[in-house]
Amino acid sequence: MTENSASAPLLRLGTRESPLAMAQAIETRERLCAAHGWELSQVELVTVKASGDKILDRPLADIGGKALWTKELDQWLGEGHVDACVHSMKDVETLRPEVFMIGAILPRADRRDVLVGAESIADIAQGARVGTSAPRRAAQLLNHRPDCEVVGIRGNVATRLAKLEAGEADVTFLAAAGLERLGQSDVGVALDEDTWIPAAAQGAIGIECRAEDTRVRELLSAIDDTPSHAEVLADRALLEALGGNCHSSVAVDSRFDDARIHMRAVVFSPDGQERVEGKVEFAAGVAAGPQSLACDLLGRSSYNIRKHFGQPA
Ligand SMILES: NCc1[nH]cc(CCC(=O)O)c1CC(=O)O
Repeated sequence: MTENSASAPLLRLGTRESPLAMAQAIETRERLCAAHGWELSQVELVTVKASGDKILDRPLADIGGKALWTKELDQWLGEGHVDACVHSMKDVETLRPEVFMIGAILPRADRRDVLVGAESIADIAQGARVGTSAPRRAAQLLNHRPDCEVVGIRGNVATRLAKLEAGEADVTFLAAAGLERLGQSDVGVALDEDTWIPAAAQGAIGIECRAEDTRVRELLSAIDDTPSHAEVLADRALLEALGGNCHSSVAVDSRFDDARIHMRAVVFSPDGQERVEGKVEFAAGVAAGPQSLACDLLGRSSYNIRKHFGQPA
């Protein structure tokens, strides 16, 4: 083999350039190379700056939502500058362009939130300032601890920890998966999923490609993890059925077991005062499961997440 052919990329992977996004892209590259017997140099990582990383002074929900994480990468994928894009599935909007598809979901990491700055929710000091810009984390915290004050903090994991250190907030939440991927698993205390429910698809890395690109679809299918993929699709089906967006305070935990999904979900009002919880079990891939749970939750909550944001109820 000539040097030239060894270094020609077999796949160009688009990624955001934050340290966490890079760690996820590197993991994806390693899995692809292991599955196909490639050299690392044969997968090219192409970094793209996302609007979500540029605008840090306002909550994501106010400036365009989750689309700001994928807008630039979508353009690169659509135009063929990259073959696939690596995403934290938690950050990917529920409705995606039809020309794209999720080619693979990697084995899911720890889906829990980590609390930083206190040993448990009960141990948070009275009236503490809780730094988060995520509606779900804010509402869930206020539901347990209405005495706390929520202050918005944004930025990547390191920035958020620095802001906490600098006293901008007393406690904060981070995803265990993100800390793990950055080699910072020693930070904070993971919150038990029985009492503190994660975000849809938290801890899942997804790789999107063009639906028509059979070569890339085939390559990605080798690194797809069936249980993780089924859980992510289930979580996303619930969000879609709820009509939620990044303003929504929805927590959901789907567990794949023997081709079935056991799903538990909670809808909070933004102030955390209302908490409506439900469960459903269904054969993985059957949309009626998440749809019936969504109807049940919407029917029991006085706070209608769709009506509130001016979308058709
Ligand atoms: N909100 C940003 C974001 N998107 C994905 C992760 C972590 C990784 C994951 O959940 O897969 C994080 C950081 C965090 O919430 O602490």
